[in-house]
Amino acid sequence: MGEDCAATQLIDVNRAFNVDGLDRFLKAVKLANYGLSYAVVSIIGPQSSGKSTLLNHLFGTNFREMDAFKGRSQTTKGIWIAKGVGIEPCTIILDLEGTDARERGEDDTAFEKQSALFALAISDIVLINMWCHDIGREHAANRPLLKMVFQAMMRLFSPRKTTLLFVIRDKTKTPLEHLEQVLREDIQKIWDTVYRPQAHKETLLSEFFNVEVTALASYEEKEELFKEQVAQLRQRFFHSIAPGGLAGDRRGVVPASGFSISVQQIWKVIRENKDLDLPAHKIMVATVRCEEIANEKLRCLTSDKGWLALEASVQAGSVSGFGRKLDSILDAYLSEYDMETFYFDDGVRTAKRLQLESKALHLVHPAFQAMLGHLRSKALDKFKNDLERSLESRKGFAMSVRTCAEASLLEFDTEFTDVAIQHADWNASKIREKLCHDIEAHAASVRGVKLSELKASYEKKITEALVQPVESLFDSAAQDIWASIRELYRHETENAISGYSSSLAGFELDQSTFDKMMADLKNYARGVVVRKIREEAGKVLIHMKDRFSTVFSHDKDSMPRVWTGKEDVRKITEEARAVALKLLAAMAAIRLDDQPDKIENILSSSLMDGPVIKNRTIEASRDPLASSTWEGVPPENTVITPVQCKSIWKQFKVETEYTVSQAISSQEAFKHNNSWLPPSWAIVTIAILGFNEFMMLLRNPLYLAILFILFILSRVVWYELNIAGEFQNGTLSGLLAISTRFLPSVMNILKRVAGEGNRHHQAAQSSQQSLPSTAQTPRNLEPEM
Ligand SMILES: Nc1nc2c(ncn2[C@@H]2O[C@H](COP(=O)(O)OP(=O)(O)OP(=O)(O)O)[C@@H](O)[C@H]2O)c(=O)[nH]1
Repeated sequence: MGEDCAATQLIDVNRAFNVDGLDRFLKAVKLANYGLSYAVVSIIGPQSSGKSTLLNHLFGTNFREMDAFKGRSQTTKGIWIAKGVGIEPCTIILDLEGTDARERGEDDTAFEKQSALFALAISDIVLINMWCHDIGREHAANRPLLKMVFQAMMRLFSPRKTTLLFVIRDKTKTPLEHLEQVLREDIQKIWDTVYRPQAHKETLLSEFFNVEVTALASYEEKEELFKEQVAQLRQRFFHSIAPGGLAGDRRGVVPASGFSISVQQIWKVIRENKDLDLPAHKIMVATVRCEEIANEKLRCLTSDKGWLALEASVQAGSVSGFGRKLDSILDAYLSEYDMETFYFDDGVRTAKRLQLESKALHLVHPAFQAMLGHLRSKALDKFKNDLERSLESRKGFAMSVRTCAEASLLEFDTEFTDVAIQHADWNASKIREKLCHDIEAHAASVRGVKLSELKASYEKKITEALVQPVESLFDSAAQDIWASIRELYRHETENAISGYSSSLAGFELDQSTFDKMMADLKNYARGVVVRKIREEAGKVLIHMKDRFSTVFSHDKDSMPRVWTGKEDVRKITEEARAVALKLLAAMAAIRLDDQPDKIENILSSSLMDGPVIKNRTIEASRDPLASSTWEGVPPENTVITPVQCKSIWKQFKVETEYTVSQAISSQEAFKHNNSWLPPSWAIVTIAILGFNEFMMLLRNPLYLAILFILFILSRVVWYELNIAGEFQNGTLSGLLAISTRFLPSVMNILKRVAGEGNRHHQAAQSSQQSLPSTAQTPRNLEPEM
């Protein structure tokens, strides 16, 4: 027939199950491909009753047959398995060791029972081989055999309905109908005498067995007829599992892929002499096989090239169509699982499918998470870029954050649909929450930076607006410095607050934060003023001296004062000191709050009225400046303490005394320089002692003329040499300058006098010729002088 039956020993004489042999057999006959479309046929019967011979002729197998010339002895040992050749559907044949074997004796009875139970448990059709002459005989070999079969059937929990095909060998001339009737009666008798559990006391034989009877001629005596009858019988095995076919109800059938585990487990249970619960067994087989198949699919998925490539791509970056690709891979393996477990128990296969799906999802979940991570990063980057652009276009911060966040989350949601898989209801809520948190954190960070920049900008503006003006106010001689400072502070602060408030509008800050920021800026502005005042207060002595110097050295028209002796130095000094004291009082405390104080009065009364000298005898405790606080001025507003004022004033006076003394000296020097007359006593002495000489000059006009000429000359020289000017630079330098210029100047005067004389002479001559002469007066010389 060209097809190999692949006969293999399934269970050896030691009752060991040949697992490897069975697997090889199943692979050889490709049983796994048949699903439920296969049948199992086994044969039991007395030893050497021609069982192997019948199977070989019936199914084209090659089970060992006893050599007819060696006599009847045991040939088949244990249980053998083969595939029926040329039979549709695939039919598995089991050849069992013969019963009632003389070689084994009574001890082997147990194996007979076990093998019979095994055959009943796994077979759709059980051939019961029996000699024709044993029918109706009280002590025939088939009686204990049948009893054993029925008892075994009782041990099958919820047994399947099995076809028992009685094959009567060496048929005699007795008609088959008669043989069958006798056989059926025998079977019924045996069934009635078999012990049955209470649940099956009333159960009919037909509920457990589908009994069929056939008879064959003797193979040894009528071989041709035997073969002809076997060929007819073979036809009954075609499509045996179809409805109405020879096979039983097939309730216990397991899918072909579970055949191996099924028969192994059944044999194990039988060997352990336990009752065989076929439904539970089916579940067990389904469980084992579905799990095996699921594990196999998971293993294949783990090493699937498509999956590995997808996983690697996801690690490197975002993958387009991730969900679709992953679904496709999972679908492929789950579909294979569904196909391979199709014939197993629905409950089991569904449960195992869920497990497979769960494990597969567990395997791919990290990749899914990685994809969500990419989406999260991408959406966050988009938010950052969008926000930056939005802020560059000067849109409101809060509005920009809202718009950009919505756009980013929308992109995340949209792209998530590309990542989501149908096999799991994985959602991105947690990652989305994290994304929202990221967005909020970034927005908060940018808001912090922007607010800091804004704050710094307004602080800078307010600093520029206050520092220089406050400094100049202290330099100026304003009447009320603090009124000016307060006005400046109020005006600039209001300006800054207004601008700051407008700039903050876009941030949509809550009221308390907004109020705090406004208050902070106000405090900053106040701090700027306070710091500047404290800085200026550090230089208060310089300022006071400058102010003193300004007032002392300039008159009311701000012209530099020339000490001519007419000025009241004392009064001017007091005025200048009063101005310096006023400045000291101004710098002594911060007066931004416009609270009145008595600092200026205290300083004025304590320092200007000379208390240092007057109160030397008064106790220190009564000195209003012997304190570190000003009355009515809080410590934080105190810049220069009373005791510091006292010390500064003392130093100020010391350092300005020189200026006053210089002024007094200048006055005296001026007076001295502008006094031409000798002292009165000298004039009286000269008048008394020089009376005679004076009278002589008056009596002689020549002397008087000479004196007059000398006086004129000395006046000319005086102005020519600018003697008064030269001596203003000092006596020594005046003498030196005059000594070097005296002779050239005198020569110059003489030359000019001579030149004038010539011109007058020439003019007189020409006028005598043309015009009446005009007298030249000496007054013409005066402008030259
Ligand atoms: N009388 C008679 N002998 C047969 C028939 N068929 C086979 N034999 C002979 O019976 C002997 C045993 O044949 P097997 O086929 O080996 O019998 P078996 O039942 O498989 O033997 P075991 O497996 O050892 O129990 C052989 O010598 C066969 O020639 C038959 O129809 N009638």
